[in-house]
Amino acid sequence: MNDHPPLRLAGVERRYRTEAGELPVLRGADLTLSAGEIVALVAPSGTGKSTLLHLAGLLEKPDGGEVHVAGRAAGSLSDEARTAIRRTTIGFVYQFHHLLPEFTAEENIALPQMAAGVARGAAGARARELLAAFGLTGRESHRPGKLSGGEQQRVAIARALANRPRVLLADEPTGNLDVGTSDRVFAELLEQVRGHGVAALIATHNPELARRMDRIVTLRDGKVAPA
Ligand SMILES: Nc1ncnc2c1ncn2[C@@H]1O[C@H](COP(=O)(O)OP(=O)(O)OP(=O)(O)O)[C@@H](O)[C@H]1O
Repeated sequence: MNDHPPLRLAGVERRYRTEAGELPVLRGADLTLSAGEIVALVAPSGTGKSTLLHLAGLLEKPDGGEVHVAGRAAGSLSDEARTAIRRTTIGFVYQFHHLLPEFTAEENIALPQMAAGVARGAAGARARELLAAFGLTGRESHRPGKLSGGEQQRVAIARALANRPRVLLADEPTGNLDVGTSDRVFAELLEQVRGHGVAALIATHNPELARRMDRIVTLRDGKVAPA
């Protein structure tokens, strides 16, 4: 732990080269997330939400500005150091769970821990603990194909929290679920994130879900603005 904000974007720029020329998507985006703060990112389609999440998660590099994760400026880090931060400090949840189909629910949650150096036994124990917290006791040895959509997404959220990240990034985490299931899974996500003091940035098109978070931001002219 340190006193730096878990996530800080400072003047972040990103442009894509397209056949029609350069498309500036982010043009000096600033955003700071405090520990335990849950921020909704609500903006029209195509304005750069996924781009912002990818940059915040060190999956892509900005064309300008800097991404700081727990006080470390990502731009000056080696690829190995960026990967290590991605594994241990940041958790991701995608709209479609992206679980590994050939592994069980428990293994899907244990594997990222083992990649971060946790021994198999301890990783399995934590996976079972997280599955229990998400009401999935008894589903440990099911493969994703044998789980419902809501259950798969719960496993994906548990996996994102497995390495006790300081930052959780989520792109429409319940966007593919029916309204009732989305509501329940989202409530569980918030409970877990709040309970562990994780800072979260969650993109959603759903204003109801956004209202349940601490703060709502949007993207305007390539910058982060209050909603
Ligand atoms: N790799 C890429 N190459 C070229 N253009 C891209 C690339 N990725 C995204 N874009 C463009 O950048 C803009 C922002 O895309 P992004 O996916 O970040 O938007 P979004 O707000 O997440 O949209 P949605 O809500 O529909 O998911 C869009 O116009 C998109 O077409």
